[in-house]
Amino acid sequence: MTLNAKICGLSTPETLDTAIRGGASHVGFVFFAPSPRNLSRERAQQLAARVPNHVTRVGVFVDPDDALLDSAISAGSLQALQLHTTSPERAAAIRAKTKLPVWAAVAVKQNVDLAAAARYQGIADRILYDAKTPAGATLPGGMGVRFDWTLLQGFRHPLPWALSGGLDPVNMAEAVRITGAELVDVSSGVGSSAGIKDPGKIAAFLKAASAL
Ligand SMILES: O=C(O)c1ccccc1NCC(=O)[C@H](O)[C@H](O)COP(=O)(O)O
Repeated sequence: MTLNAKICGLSTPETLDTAIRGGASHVGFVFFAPSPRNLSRERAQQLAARVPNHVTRVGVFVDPDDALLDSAISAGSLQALQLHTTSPERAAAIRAKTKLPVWAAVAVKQNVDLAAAARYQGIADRILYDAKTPAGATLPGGMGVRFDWTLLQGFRHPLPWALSGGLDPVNMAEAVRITGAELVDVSSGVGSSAGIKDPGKIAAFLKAASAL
């Protein structure tokens, strides 16, 4: 099996280059103002120009409006849209308008949460199973929270999918063994403090992924 890896929340040329050199299949750029990883148009343009064609640029959004999408897609030369807290109806409209693949983030804490994935069938191109962040948290993702991976065992996935939420260079192999994920996504687990990524941890995560 080839395990693909997305490094999310990249915001500097150095950490982006580390992800690309390490073999990331996808890189994630955050467009959500309250996030410490939020990118300006200028920074998104600067980063996007460094990404080779074989690495997919994914924009990360929280129920975005059209103006934000238009601006971010052009600045970040985005090739896929990861949508958090976005209804299936809105996700369908975004996909129809942008013609870009849509990843629907499904926030998971307990078994019943998985049912949300089916609501994106025929709408999203991929489900991103992510951990539900605590009530009142400012961000719906990128907080290093993990969920019980055994919930995905035996689950009939309605769409291609990726595993996210609290992964790091050490626990990722176990998460893959338990869930059978073929694409993993990480942000906090390769960071050193809020908004700052650690090149050493990015390299370690990607090395661990390439060993599986
Ligand atoms: O990173 C953010 O600031 C962010 C803000 C709003 C929505 C999503 C966000 N990040 C998504 C991710 O970084 C990951 O796709 C995912 O949530 C896993 O993050 P982590 O648990 O920190 O590895």
